[in-house]
Amino acid sequence: MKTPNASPLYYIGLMSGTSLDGIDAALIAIENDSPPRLLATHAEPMPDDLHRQLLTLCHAEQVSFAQLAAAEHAFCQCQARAVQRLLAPLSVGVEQISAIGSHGQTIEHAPTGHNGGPAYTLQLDNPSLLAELTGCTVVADFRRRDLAAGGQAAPLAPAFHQALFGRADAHQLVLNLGGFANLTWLSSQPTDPVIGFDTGPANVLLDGWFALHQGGRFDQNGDWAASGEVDQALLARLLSEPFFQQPPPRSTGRELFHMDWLQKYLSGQEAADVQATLAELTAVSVAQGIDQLRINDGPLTLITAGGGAHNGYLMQRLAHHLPGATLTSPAAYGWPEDWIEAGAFAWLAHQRLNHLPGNLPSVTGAQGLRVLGGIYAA
Ligand SMILES: Nc1ncnc2c1ncn2[C@@H]1O[C@H](COP(=O)(O)OP(=O)(O)OP(=O)(O)O)[C@@H](O)[C@H]1O
Ligand SMILES: CC(=O)N[C@H]1[C@@H]2OC[C@@H](O2)[C@@H](O)[C@@H]1O[C@H](C)C(=O)O
Repeated sequence: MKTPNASPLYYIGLMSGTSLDGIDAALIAIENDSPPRLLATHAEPMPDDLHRQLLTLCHAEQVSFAQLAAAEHAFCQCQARAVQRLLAPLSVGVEQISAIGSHGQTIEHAPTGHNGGPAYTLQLDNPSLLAELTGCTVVADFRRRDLAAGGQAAPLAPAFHQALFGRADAHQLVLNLGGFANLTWLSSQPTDPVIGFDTGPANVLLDGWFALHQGGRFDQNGDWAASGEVDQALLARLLSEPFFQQPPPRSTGRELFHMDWLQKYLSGQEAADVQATLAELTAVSVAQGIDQLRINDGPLTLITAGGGAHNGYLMQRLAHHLPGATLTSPAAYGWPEDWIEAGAFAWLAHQRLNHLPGNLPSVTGAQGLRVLGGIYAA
């Protein structure tokens, strides 16, 4: 029999996703066998300077060590600010935090290698400095063990989706609309494997195109996209990218889907029409991903999370391509859409401290379950 925890264990998750919009910090509580609870959140905006530095690194042909170190240092200070501002209004002190789970900033993700080279996934992070700055134990480097075991190292959130949303009386389908989009299928049959994979780009291209033509970080509510018209010929060309046909396991990133990738398909379209077409690309590729799952089991409920859930136009297009499906917010489970990924890395830190696996081989394709991440003691 398991000894129940005398009191909840507190963890902080820090996630800075591929959209580079800021650092999400989530304080969670883990108690006995109940699903993790979200206690408090803070979104630390990414200073413009750091945003620029990181974007440059993501697309740089050549990078100096000094550039890397400067970005890593500024990123880590931003993380420490996020932790301090998360805890400031609370009665929970750093000494009560079991660990911070730090995802780091993905700079490049090449899970099948590049030009015949070894597989790699690169997250900028300095967990040693973060432990010094916060006084907390930090768990970091979650992806590379899965990669070393032959996996894609992404997506990792499906295991947390299972802990949060898995239930015996209904199947669940979870969609994250971040910089990239990923799906998780949780069957009500506990023996069925969890399925999860990246469906393709979501906000990454929408944000990039918006910044280029309208200035600013993102297209509020998708209003600019809604003012354009979908160019079906362009959409078909974008969808011809082989990634969209790949069977799982699959994951992707900015190294494939970037502004130059988009530019090579353009032929003088109106800028707003391109934005509408990019939103359509996300909606269609998610619908195709759901098709790949071959769920023939009654009406579909899709738990929709990530920043893209705030894009009214994108959600409308998604609903259009998924007739009969109900799009629902994870808030019904106590987890508003913006906090699942940060929560996932807090939970992964708990898994690490307790020597429990963090990956799902059925999702990433790894050779087996693995304990993920390294510990940087306080
Ligand atoms: N009100 C809104 N209207 C339109 N888009 C929005 C809105 N709020 C957020 N977004 C979009 O969501 C993005 C941030 O989403 P999120 O924080 O889920 O991404 P992420 O965590 O960086 O991504 P990933 O899951 O790929 O790691 C913003 O860059 C923006 O494109
Ligand atoms: C390499 C990397 O950082 N991938 C991210 C990205 O953002 C969404 C999607 O692509 C997903 O695969 C992953 O993030 C989440 C947190 C995951 O691992 O589940």
